[in-house]
Amino acid sequence: MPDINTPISPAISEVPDVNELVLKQINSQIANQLNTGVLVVDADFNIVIWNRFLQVHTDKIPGNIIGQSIFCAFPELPQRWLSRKLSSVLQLNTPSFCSWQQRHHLFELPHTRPITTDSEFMAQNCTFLPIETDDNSKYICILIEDVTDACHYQMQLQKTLAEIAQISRIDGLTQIYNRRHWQDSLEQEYAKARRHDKKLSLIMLDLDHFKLLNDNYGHQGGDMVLIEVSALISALLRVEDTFGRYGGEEFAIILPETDSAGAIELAQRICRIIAITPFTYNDQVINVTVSLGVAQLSSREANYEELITQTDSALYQAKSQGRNQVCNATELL
Ligand SMILES: Nc1nc2c(ncn2[C@@H]2O[C@H](COP(=O)(O)OP(=O)(O)OP(=O)(O)O)[C@@H](O)[C@H]2O)c(=O)[nH]1
Repeated sequence: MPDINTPISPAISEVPDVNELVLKQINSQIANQLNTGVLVVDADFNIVIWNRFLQVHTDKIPGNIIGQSIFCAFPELPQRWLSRKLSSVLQLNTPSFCSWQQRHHLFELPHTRPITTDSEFMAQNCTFLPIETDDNSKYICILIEDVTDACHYQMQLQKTLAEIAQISRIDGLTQIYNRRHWQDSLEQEYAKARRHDKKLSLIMLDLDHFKLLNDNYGHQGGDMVLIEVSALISALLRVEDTFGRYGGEEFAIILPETDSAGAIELAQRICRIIAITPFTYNDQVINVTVSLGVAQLSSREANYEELITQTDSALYQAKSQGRNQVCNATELL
């Protein structure tokens, strides 16, 4: 592959039988049949050539364009940025490139696609080529490539990947975070709390006698309770808190910059509100209670898993002490 900067030998003009006029016609026909915009400006940025592709994609009258400043003919162009770009191509005598990812488009050309895209204009890759003629006159050729389809499909792909990433973090039933994402978040919060010497607390909670609830109201009744309990708890949390479904009827909350007193207060509020909230399923009122364990990060835990173990032990204690209550891990020491 020849280097882009290697001078091109004037192969056509070397053929002695081909006169200048014929060459001009060949060049002009090639330019006009290209499915790419070709615009040539002189060193003062006045337009000297534009091809059919551009004529077709704009509503400008050809006769009015030639000789005009590129910035008058296309007022939408970013003048400061493009002037600098063109000047550097002239001065350095090297090509330059601007992809649609850098700037979606330079020229406001409608894209004429039946597909719905984010922009009404054609996405463009623009290449700026320095040209020097035998009389040392300098020009710049701007090639405008229509990349609307590539741009559209890449944006769609990015959107889909973001949706998949979001779905992979969410529990399908309750629409709160799933265990994997919750645990990843805890790992990060643990590292932050250790590095910046900040407080960090956890609450783990489990619905009481949930097996009985399933037996009495059916699995769908149980599912409804899980959904409503999740929504109720979500409404009691701060945006910085991370609430996830840890297992079947077990939930967990990460409370950054919160000590055990704050975590216990929140846990008691959750316990109280769930106990007094009547849930209804198929016209039947279902009363639910939860048991909660609380632990604050201390110097004892060597990793985040140990903080989970502490909190889970406190939850187990709350269960064994009679359920519908909060137990603090420090009480177990
Ligand atoms: N409806 C429903 N039930 C579930 C789901 N996941 C787990 N369960 C049920 O939750 C019940 C949990 O039962 P256990 O672990 O014995 O606990 P429990 O009956 O709540 O008793 P304690 O925790 O000791 O108060 C089991 O019957 C599971 O089948 C779910 O997604 N939907």
